[in-house]
Amino acid sequence: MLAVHFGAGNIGRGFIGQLLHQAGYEVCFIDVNQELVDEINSRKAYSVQLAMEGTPVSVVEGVRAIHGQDTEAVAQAIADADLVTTAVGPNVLPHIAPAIAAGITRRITHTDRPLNVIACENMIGGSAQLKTHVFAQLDEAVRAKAEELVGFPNAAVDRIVPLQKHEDKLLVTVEPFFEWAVDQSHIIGDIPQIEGVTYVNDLTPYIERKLYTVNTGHAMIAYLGYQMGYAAIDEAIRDDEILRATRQALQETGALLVAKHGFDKGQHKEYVEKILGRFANPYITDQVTRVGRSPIRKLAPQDRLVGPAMQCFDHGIVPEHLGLGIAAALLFDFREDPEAVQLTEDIQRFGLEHVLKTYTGIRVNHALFSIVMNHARELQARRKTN
Ligand SMILES: NC(=O)C1=CN([C@@H]2O[C@H](COP(=O)(O)OP(=O)(O)OC[C@H]3O[C@@H](n4cnc5c(N)ncnc54)[C@H](O)[C@@H]3O)[C@@H](O)[C@H]2O)C=CC1
Ligand SMILES: O=P(O)(O)OC[C@H]1O[C@](O)(CO)[C@@H](O)[C@@H]1O
Repeated sequence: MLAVHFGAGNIGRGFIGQLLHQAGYEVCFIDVNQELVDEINSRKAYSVQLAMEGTPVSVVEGVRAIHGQDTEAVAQAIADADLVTTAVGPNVLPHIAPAIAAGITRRITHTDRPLNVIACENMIGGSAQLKTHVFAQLDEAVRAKAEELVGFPNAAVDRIVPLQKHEDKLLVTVEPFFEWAVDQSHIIGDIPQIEGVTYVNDLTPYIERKLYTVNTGHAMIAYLGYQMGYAAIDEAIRDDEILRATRQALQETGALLVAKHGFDKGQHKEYVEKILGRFANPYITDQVTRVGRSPIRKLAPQDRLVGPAMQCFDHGIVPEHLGLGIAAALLFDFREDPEAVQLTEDIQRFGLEHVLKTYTGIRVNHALFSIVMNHARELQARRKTN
């Protein structure tokens, strides 16, 4: 069995690649980092270390890699594959679509064997979005056949894998916890048997619970931590003010999730506390600038902050603390993050109100708009006095 996985980065090697290998797949990574591709091909194996006492290590063997620009080889790998997965980042999905389309076209001309393509990105509807990009590249005749033979089931993935540098370039340290839920209703053909994957018929509650708890909580700590001068997540979470605000934001998203999806209140509280414990893992050093990366993507209307905040109003919840998180995200001015640089320049040129409206889609007369603006002004004043 062959699995082609786009993105041999942290989550690619440390989570998806590892589970696919353990499920018996030969894993072929596609990446645009030549050094990474060469290292994988010369060693054909890498190690995954758990961030916990004793730091146990497991080895993922029998792997290979292809450079993403070698379109011929990538298309052939997809034509031969039993499964395709991705962990490249939401903004990169349009860029890998042509190679996937070429692979599907080649495959479909000589086999009717079904294929599933699973985007493992932090976003709602990742595989569906990838399908749109891929199908836009297909000829009409291929498109009709691909509709029957190629599934794009959405997925929710959860495992914290921080930015890291080791002497061994392929070694990846990951937290012990992981969760990978896949929408079974959009699989075509046999269900891939992968230990650790939970197949569900309705992914929405899973992806929203994960995105609006793990990623919302993480974003709160990252953006507030950045405003208050902390470098790492575990330092920031030890600040009572940040922990309190994050907990309160997660009470807001929790109330929303319970109202919307019928989660048990007590169990959801336990889920939140477990996640806060994961953020504080002393074996992981995760930079606030990594967790806060790409603030424009994270401020988008459907994403982890604005998405739940807007929905809160439909359930009579006032998202005061989510508003604080949105304000802190707007003011994330980390110079090495291109999206943060753009936000900062836009704020200087057009003003905060314009930027808030443009990137979040929140209307000026919406209650959330003034909540965010009040917090943003307070944060700006606080930074001036510090
Ligand atoms: N790191 C984490 O803890 C988690 C990350 N995710 C998601 O997984 C995705 C990847 O995140 P990370 O692994 O942290 O990032 P990463 O930066 O470590 O890995 C991304 C990899 O994709 C490669 N890449 C970029 N453009 C490419 C292209 N056109 N073709 C092929 N490969 C390309 C990069 O060279 C890099 O090796 C993101 O969507 C992230 O939100 C999801 C859950 C956990
Ligand atoms: O990967 P993104 O979407 O940039 O966001 C970072 C977030 O993703 C994770 O890397 C994994 O869920 C979290 O650590 C963090 O909340």
